[in-house]
Amino acid sequence: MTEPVLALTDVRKSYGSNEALKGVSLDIAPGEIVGLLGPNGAGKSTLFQICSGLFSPDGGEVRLFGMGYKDNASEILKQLGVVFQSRSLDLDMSVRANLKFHGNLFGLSGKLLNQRIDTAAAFFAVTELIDKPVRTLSGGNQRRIEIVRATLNMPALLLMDEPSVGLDPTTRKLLGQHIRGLRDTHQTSILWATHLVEEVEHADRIALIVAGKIIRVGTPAEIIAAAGTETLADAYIALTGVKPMAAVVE
Ligand SMILES: Nc1ncnc2c1ncn2[C@@H]1O[C@H](COP(=O)(O)OP(=O)(O)OP(=O)(O)O)[C@@H](O)[C@H]1O
Repeated sequence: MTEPVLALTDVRKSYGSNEALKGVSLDIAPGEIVGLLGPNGAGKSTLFQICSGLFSPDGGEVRLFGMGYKDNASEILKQLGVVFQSRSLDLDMSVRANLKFHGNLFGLSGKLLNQRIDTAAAFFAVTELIDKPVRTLSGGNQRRIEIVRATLNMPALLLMDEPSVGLDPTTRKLLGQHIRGLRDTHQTSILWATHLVEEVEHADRIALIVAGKIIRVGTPAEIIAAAGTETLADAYIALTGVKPMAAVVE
């Protein structure tokens, strides 16, 4: 069997007496797109931060590419792309300077780095913004740059926490195309955390997380069949007891 790129086993995390993760287990295979779907406060960001190495779990095991953060953090980070929920660009630097700085951290430079920046910027229609300070960009455009940045190193695993926040419908579509393109060309695996059902309808598998527990994992068709409903949105209501959020169209 192919080794999973991400293997979580019984991962636990509490904030004081609040058990945010109550024993989460999940594997992601190479080239697989997995949607981590759950309502606000379910534990998605906590799990995401543990997967990206920002903090350690209280219990359980987290392995990426067969390695643990304790002994192999730099090896893991080289192969990882991360889109955080909160903004993380340097506001005073230009878009290109932000992207170059990030690329350099991954050992990219010169022509190859410039090519990757220009190709991704053209794809997300931000070419004309490339020399502007990030501070002058709209929130949605800053988000586009964060997505470009996270994929410059052609990661083996891309972790995205609510990546479409602030994106207009056209750019949401581009985001879907971009990650499927990465999967097809580089066998990138993707973990996409969201509370929006429509964003995970085309995922290979969905992990439903509620109150710190993954209550079901399966293909969208399997989730619908398990709930005995017609649509994924209805399956989400039936299985979680939570009404789904609709995407805000800007
Ligand atoms: N830094 C923190 N300190 C204390 N409690 C926290 C902290 N971060 C998260 N929590 C709590 O942990 C639980 C899980 O929160 P988390 O942010 O992981 O959920 P989420 O699914 O990402 O939610 P959202 O969709 O609203 O971002 C919640 O009860 C939240 O209040």
